[in-house]
Amino acid sequence: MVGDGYNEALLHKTILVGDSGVGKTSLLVQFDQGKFIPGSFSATVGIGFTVMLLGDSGVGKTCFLLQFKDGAFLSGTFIATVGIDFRNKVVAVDGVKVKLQIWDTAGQERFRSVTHAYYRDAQALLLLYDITSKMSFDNIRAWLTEIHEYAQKDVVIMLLGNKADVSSGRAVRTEDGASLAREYGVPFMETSAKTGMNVELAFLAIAKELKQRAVQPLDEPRFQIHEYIESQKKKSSCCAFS
Ligand SMILES: Nc1nc2c(ncn2[C@@H]2O[C@H](COP(=O)(O)OP(=O)(O)OP(=O)(O)O)[C@@H](O)[C@H]2O)c(=O)[nH]1
Repeated sequence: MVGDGYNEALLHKTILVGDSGVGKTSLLVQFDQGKFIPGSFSATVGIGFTVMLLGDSGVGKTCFLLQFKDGAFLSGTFIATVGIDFRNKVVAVDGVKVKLQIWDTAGQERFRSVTHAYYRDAQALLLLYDITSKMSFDNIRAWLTEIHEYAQKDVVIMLLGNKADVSSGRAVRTEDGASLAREYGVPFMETSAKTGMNVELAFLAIAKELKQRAVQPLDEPRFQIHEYIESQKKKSSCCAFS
């Protein structure tokens, strides 16, 4: 987590270079997680991709990232993110490794100018609302306007209705999320950072799409992110809302 006195100049970029198989990814994983992951070697695609988590404060962005990264849920008192924070994760996609650097942004309005500066570096954006908060859903249009203003034109966007584990207190119907996503032509699913529902799938779909864009073999059919998500996603069991 970066404090209030956050300064972009303090962020350094280090690039690992060297022949395939010398251990660049293992070095990064050792630095990031303090462990060595043995096993069969698979090559890395590209230089890695940046994914940003966006959405109102409290929708569950930090929990969503921690669930993906560590398989754990942070329950209890809510501590709002200050500025921006990031985690690395390497995912295996069709026999190759794809590195994701995931930026967790602060949803609070007062940090908006900090996060705007990072939009242009993101190849993918996960835009979250909270299915128990109508306001967080209503604000999605404003988030999309902001995205169109600051992000790259070809950025991959995915809409996620988080906290789908909550059985009472639902304020946004699944169909309303799906219909907003259709209107903007973006893939959609409901997720739960608490149970892990669809969390891995969201990142995996993004990784597959980004990998496909980086290396598109001519003889392979194009990866269809909408179809992939529709075929893989788990539906929440609770959706009774009238
Ligand atoms: N039931 C349930 N609670 C969740 C879920 N995800 C997050 N929460 C809770 O929602 C609150 C906010 O979660 P955070 O992940 O900190 O929210 P955030 O979007 O990162 O908020 P900012 O950092 O302010 O932008 C916490 O109390 C979490 O425990 C979920 O999937 N289900």
